[in-house]
Parts: sequence; structure tokens; C-alpha cells
Amino acid sequence: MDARQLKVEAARAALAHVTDGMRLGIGTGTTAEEFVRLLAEKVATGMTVIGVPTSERTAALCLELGVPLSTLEETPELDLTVDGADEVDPELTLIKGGGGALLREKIVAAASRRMIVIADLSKMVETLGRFPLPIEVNQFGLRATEIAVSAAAENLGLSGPVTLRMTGGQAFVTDGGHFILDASFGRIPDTRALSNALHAIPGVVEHGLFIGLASAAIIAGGDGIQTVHAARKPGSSTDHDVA
Ligand SMILES: O=C(CO)[C@H](O)[C@H](O)COP(=O)(O)O
Repeated sequence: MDARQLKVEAARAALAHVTDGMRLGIGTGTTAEEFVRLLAEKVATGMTVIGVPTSERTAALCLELGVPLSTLEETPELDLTVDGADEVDPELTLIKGGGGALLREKIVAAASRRMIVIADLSKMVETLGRFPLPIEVNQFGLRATEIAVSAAAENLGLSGPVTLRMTGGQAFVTDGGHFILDASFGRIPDTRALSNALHAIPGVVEHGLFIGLASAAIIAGGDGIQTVHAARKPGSSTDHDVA
């Protein structure tokens, strides 16, 4: 099976969790797009769902394929979000934002009772950090924020290049009008500590570590589909239902 087929299989398995009348968060990226295509086929044959897209790109595809859309303003509580990821660890902590949509993706996931991650096996890692961590930052004070990010990481024993994401010779600008810094810190043993440290920097809008948001990950590999469920930790700060 090629990489695209694996994405389709993961998306197909996630679609089995979608039922009539659901309010759905719809992710961004090539894997999420496969989900949109399959969802559109269901909608065409009578399934009624309403989707809240996590990016303008996803919104455009949904509109093109006839998936009915709402906004988080109109529909602030969602039943399920289905989204891809750049990395998934065994606890279902994620790195997201490779497609630049991490802020809306996190807001939508947090507004959902459940989040199912769809990915191919190459995204599963023991420890997050092989994929550079996307950090969405305000355009104002970019250089100061960059320095503060590196300093915060260094305090945690992390280091590596922090680079401004570019596209076509220009800084990449997110749907929210912000820049993205890609931080190549390598292995991130304490994701919670890094998350807290980044959130303490005023110029940081959001970062791509998703902690306690995913309820399940559907992982497609050459040997078939594997579903990993989030462990419910006593006293966990998330009250999201598992898939
Ligand atoms: O976080 C994301 C976009 O911001 C995507 O979910 C992530 O980059 C995975 O994308 P793909 O399915 O294309 O590998």
C-alpha cells in the first residue's frame, strides 16, 4: 500500500465513528483531506452532519465537495474532531502544525468531546521531537519572541535552530495572520514543561504540542489498522471522552 492509500484507510476507519447528526471538527492536511473526500461521499448519499473546518484550505475543500459547514461561533460545541498529526507518541501527545493550522486545530479540538487522530505508521514515535515543533507567534516583536523561545528551551535543556517558516520567498502567514517558528529541538522528554514555558512567552500565540486532547489515534500501516486509545489518568485535566 502506498502512503496515500494508508491515509485513505485511516480516514475510512475514522469515518466509522461518524454518525448522523454529528457536529464535526474537520482537520487540515493531506490525511484530513482524505477524510473530507470520504465524508463527502456519505453526505451525498444522505448523511446529515455539520462540519467546522480548522483552516480556510479545509473549508474550501468542504465547500467544493458539498460538506455542510458551520463556524465555531454558530456551533461552539462539537461531538467529534478528526484530524491528522505530524507526530504521535504512545500517550497520544501530538505534534501538529506542519500545515500551519495548529491554532484553529487546537481551538476546534478543545471544543470537541472527542478527537480522533488519523495517520500512517510513519507518524508514530516513542518520543516527540523528530519533527520540528511549529510555534505560532505574533508578527510584532518576532526577533524578541524567537530569542525568548530559544532561552525557554535552553532552560529545559533543549536546543536547536528556531527558524521562521517561509513560503515562496516570503514568511508564511497563518489563517489568523501570524507567523510560524519551526523549532528543531530534537527529542522533547517533558512536553508539559515545554508547553508551559512557551505559553509564558507573550509573543507566542500557540504551539503545536497537543497534550490530553486526542482520545484515540487510528494508525494505518502495511499490516492494517491499529487504534490506540488515550489512557484516562486519575486527576487528568482533560475530560474528553475516549473514542
Ligand atoms: O497539523 C496539521 C496541519 O496544521 C496536519 O494535521 C499535519 O501537518 C499532518 O498533515 P498530513 O496529514 O498532510 O501529513
